[in-house]
Amino acid sequence: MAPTRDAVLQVLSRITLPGGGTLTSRDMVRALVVEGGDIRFVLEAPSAEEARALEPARAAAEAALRALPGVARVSVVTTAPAAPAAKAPSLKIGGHPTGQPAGPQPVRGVARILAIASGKGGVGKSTVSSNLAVALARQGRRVGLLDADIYGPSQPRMMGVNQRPASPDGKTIIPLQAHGVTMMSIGLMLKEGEAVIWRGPMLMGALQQMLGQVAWGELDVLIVDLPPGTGDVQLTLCQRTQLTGAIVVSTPQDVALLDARKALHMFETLKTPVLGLIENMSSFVCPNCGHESHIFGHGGVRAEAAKLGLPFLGELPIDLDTRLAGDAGTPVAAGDGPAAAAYARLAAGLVAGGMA
Ligand SMILES: Nc1ncnc2c1ncn2[C@@H]1O[C@H](COP(=O)(O)OP(=O)(O)OP(=O)(O)O)[C@@H](O)[C@H]1O
Repeated sequence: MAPTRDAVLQVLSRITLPGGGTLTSRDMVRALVVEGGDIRFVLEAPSAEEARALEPARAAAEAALRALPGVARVSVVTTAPAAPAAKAPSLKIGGHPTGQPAGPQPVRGVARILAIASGKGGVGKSTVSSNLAVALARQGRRVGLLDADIYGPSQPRMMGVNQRPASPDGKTIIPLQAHGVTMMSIGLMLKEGEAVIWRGPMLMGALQQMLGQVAWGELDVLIVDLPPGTGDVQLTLCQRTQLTGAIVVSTPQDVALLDARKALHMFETLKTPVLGLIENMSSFVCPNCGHESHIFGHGGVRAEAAKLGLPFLGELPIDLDTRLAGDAGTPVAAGDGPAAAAYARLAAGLVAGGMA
């Protein structure tokens, strides 16, 4: 029988690190995927030096996981933030990223950039990003959507696109159009099922290309769907790109809020304004009897926003149509139901606040 995610985490919680703590207690495991007998994850070290020191722990983790019953393959990759002088490689498509500019830079033609973040994976950050993009486009805004979730790009599926973007001159990348939104994803440059195992400098190069070499055109707002957590992509984006601000998505339960606080702390450290918090999977209304239940609790994100003095932007229910629409490639916000109305309200609030 294949191992469960919990069994994998339990093994990782026993792997000790130089300087004390374990892989899990020091929060180093990223992008953990447990699929059948296949286990993949990334170990994120704070520096290249610490990444090297992690090698024995990485090897021990690999060996311990391989020893679990039902495990066929284990792939563990260590990453560290880029050294400042590191040269960013070119993606296969397009030209070469230019040198690293000093401070945060604007993106040509783009009036506002919103980063959609979450502390924890699976809280619906990509769902919120695509639906918000579509809802804003329906309100007449010129909207771009950049899927920067390098470890698990899901926007091609959610927006229903799968063509590889063209690059007629080998430098400029032509983005795709879907549901009124101009979009680009790292996932469109990879073969299906191909895992992205990139180190810091490569991530920086890919992000730089997607922001600088994609022909976004004139946009009122570019929505950037970040990977979960607080890693290289977030750091690079905040330090190199002039962001209007970040929006943090969380589910209401305590464990998700705990991680959301880490993301908020990161933005504070990086001096990126947090424009507000969104509660996803807030409530569930039974389609048969109309009874409302709060599967992950309710109101936790609103309370957290109030505590931190941050705007609460809105709550989105758990809704089967939202998931089905995302899986089918037409975001629910493109339709007419209650979820579409909730996204329309969210979008209108951002437009009214000058954020989109
Ligand atoms: N409000 C909702 N109601 C029902 N299903 C939802 C809702 N929000 C998200 N989902 C579903 O939950 C799953 C995870 O959502 P999503 O991929 O958007 O999360 P994420 O935070 O971007 O995850 P990650 O970044 O870890 O990939 C998807 O199958 C999505 O369709």
